[in-house]
Amino acid sequence: MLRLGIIGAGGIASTVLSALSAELPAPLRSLDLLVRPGREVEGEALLAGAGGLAAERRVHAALEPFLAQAPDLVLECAGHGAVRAYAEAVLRAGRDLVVVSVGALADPALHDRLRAAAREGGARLVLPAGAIGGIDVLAAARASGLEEVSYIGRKPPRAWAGTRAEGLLDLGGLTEPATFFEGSARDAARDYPQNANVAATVALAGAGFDATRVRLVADPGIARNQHELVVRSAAVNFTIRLEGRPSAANPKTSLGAGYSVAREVLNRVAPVVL
Ligand SMILES: NC(=O)C1=CN([C@@H]2O[C@H](COP(=O)(O)OP(=O)(O)OC[C@H]3O[C@@H](n4cnc5c(N)ncnc54)[C@H](O)[C@@H]3O)[C@@H](O)[C@H]2O)C=CC1
Ligand SMILES: O=C([O-])CC(=O)C(=O)O
Repeated sequence: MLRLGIIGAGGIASTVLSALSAELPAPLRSLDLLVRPGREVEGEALLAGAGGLAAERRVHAALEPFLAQAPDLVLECAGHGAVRAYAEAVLRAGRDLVVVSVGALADPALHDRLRAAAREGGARLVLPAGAIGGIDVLAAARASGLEEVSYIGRKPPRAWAGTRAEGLLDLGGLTEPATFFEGSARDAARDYPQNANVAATVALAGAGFDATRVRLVADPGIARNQHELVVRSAAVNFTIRLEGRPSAANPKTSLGAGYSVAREVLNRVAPVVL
């Protein structure tokens, strides 16, 4: 029986809990949420709907009491700031950590600190595929030699509201698709922290942050978030395109991201891992 900890109580955390409610073969031993101070009500609301998942459920607004519950697995579902604030301490405490805000690792100093903390804490840092697919093929093909890895993220204009794209485009007045970013996965992940985490995942699985090419597009003609990955390698070439329904709670986020995080939990308890 798993003791599960979740950081954040927004769209992804909510999808994770509903996926686990549907799929977990047995209840959790305990479920602890870490929220920002002052946001306890958000956490309580999320837990209220998760009665069947765990009899023991608690909301915390500080890391220490959260870690004192000794979670077997912690899921970061909160954003780059939460990775910077908590990930190192979680790993040093020996707690396995799934980080969904993968773009935070575009900062090489933070990435190095987390690798060291995982090693020293005897814990694992797990990076889920999130909203993208094909990560398994890309990561496997890396050993054969990669020739090209590129990612295109296309989302409806409202998904780019509140980001740098707002200063580059008239998001409300677009009548056709507009590319507003072309560059490295490192710059994409840093400049679009709520929208380009998958670019970081692609980079880490494949050619690295600087050699992975990224294009970001606001497209008024689509209703779903589109993710296109193009890979050419000595072993295998592929192109994959996903159309993700946006999360009801957060149009920047594709619903599939939360299901991918839930899968990391299910694989911890399943007798067969897939
Ligand atoms: N890898 C992937 O495919 C994807 C990754 N993401 C990442 O996941 C993050 C969360 O996405 P959503 O759930 O859709 O966002 P959301 O905005 O719906 O929820 C974020 C939650 O985290 C909480 N939070 C923020 N900072 C916190 C902190 N320091 N400590 C504790 N709680 C904190 C907020 O109060 C809120 O409850 C995004 O910001 C992004 O970094 C999002 C989409 C896809
Ligand atoms: O959920 C998505 O569509 C992808 C996303 O926001 C991200 O990569 O940060």
